[in-house]
Amino acid sequence: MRYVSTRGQAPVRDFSSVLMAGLAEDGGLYLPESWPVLTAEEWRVLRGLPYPDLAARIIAPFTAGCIAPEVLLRLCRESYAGFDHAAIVPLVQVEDGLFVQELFHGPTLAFKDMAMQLLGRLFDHVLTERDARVTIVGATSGDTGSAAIEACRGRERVRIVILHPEGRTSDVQRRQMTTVLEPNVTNLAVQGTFDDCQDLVKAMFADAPFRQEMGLSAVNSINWARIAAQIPYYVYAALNLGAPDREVSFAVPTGNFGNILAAWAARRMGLPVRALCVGSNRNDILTRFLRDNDMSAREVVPSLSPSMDIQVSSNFERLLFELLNRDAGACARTVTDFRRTGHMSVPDAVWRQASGLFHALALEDEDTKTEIRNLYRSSQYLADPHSAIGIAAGRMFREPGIPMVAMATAHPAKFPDAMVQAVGIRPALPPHLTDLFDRPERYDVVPNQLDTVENRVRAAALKNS
Ligand SMILES: Cc1ncc(COP(=O)(O)O)c(C=O)c1O
Ligand SMILES: N[C@@H](CCOP(=O)(O)O)C(=O)O
Repeated sequence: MRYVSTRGQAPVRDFSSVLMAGLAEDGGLYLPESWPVLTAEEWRVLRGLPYPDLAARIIAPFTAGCIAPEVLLRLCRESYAGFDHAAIVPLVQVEDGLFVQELFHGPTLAFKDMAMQLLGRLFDHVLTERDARVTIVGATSGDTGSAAIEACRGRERVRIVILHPEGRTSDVQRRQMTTVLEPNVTNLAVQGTFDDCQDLVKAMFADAPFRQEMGLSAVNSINWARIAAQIPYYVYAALNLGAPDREVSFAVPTGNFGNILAAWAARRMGLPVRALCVGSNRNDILTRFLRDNDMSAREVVPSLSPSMDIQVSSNFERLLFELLNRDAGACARTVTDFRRTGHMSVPDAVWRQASGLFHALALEDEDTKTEIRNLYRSSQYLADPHSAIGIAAGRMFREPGIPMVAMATAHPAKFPDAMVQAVGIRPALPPHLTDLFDRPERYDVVPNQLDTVENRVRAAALKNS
């Protein structure tokens, strides 16, 4: 499998090189040159496979030519061995026709572990083959950071530097990152928003000499491997609910558009997915776009679902590229203009396609709390604020006879203050995290300035060279 950039000016690459590159040199995002498509019979034979084996089968076409199938299977089995639920991604029915798929049974209690546990192992595998090292730089609004750190801590060939927006994650999220003291891990709290952190990461990639000097790579969903590793749980849910002989819909709490893009990719691969529903918080740029063709970036506003406090959704570029019939020039112009003007203008036909493909619902914090409360009263299901937004979107757009699966993206114990406000319950952290608040933290606060951050990354790399 080969990969092309959404902006058309970067080299075409294979999977391992895309994994290492993270972001394409032209600022674009990598996508497969062509989509693997499965027939109904090919979907059917996947029914009943244990999750790690299913994941290996779904991911294999994307790694073809680089990772041997038996190696991929071993890495998938190792990745999910430590999850605390036998099904790995269990489905729970909460209402008639409405299911929740729990993606938070990994070590850091968020859906990011689903991809990140595999990415850490893939990095190790490819770096060992190449006898090389990388410096991973990542931006987090709370969950990517801890999942990436957990997946990379102590890995000899990897140094990882994570930028989080100072004071804008939950305390549990911050401590999950900053209490990891392995020397290959560096945490920087940026005086800014998640969008600022993400811009700093992209600016480091755009600084060609720095990128080269550091051997930069990415663990955010700008890295295609993240998206590939998020496709299998949609397949698992759909097959368990009757696919390919029945359509299934998905509702996904959305920020950087990576998770729902994986659902779209599953559909592109021939999985019978009917509706795709975006749930946003008050940072509702995607909802405004899908409803009113208004993609204008506003200031990021803190909410009860901090991991979705995002205005510039990186992965939208991948969808745009597809909707523009892979016209890389048009895609590059549209995205560059958006970054310059703060407003994205897309042809009417493209917007109609997008709004036909995706439903969208945005919830204010009060409505999110109400959703958490009502769900707990009616179904005794305790959803974290992100998952609750997805569930509300799923309920709004479900159709008779079509199962709707809402993605539960984080464990409620990650957001205790929000849970207390909503239902008066402070969910307990699992045993491996009960002493989280007794552990020493290590992180530095830095201004939102590229040269300062680059110097810190350089120092981290030198320390671990
Ligand atoms: C708990 C949680 N829910 C939802 C999201 C949004 O997912 P995405 O950025 O893939 O749209 C995130 C962050 O990515 C998250 O951490
Ligand atoms: N919500 C994310 C933001 C980064 O998203 P990613 O999927 O691109 O890594 C977070 O929790 O950090």
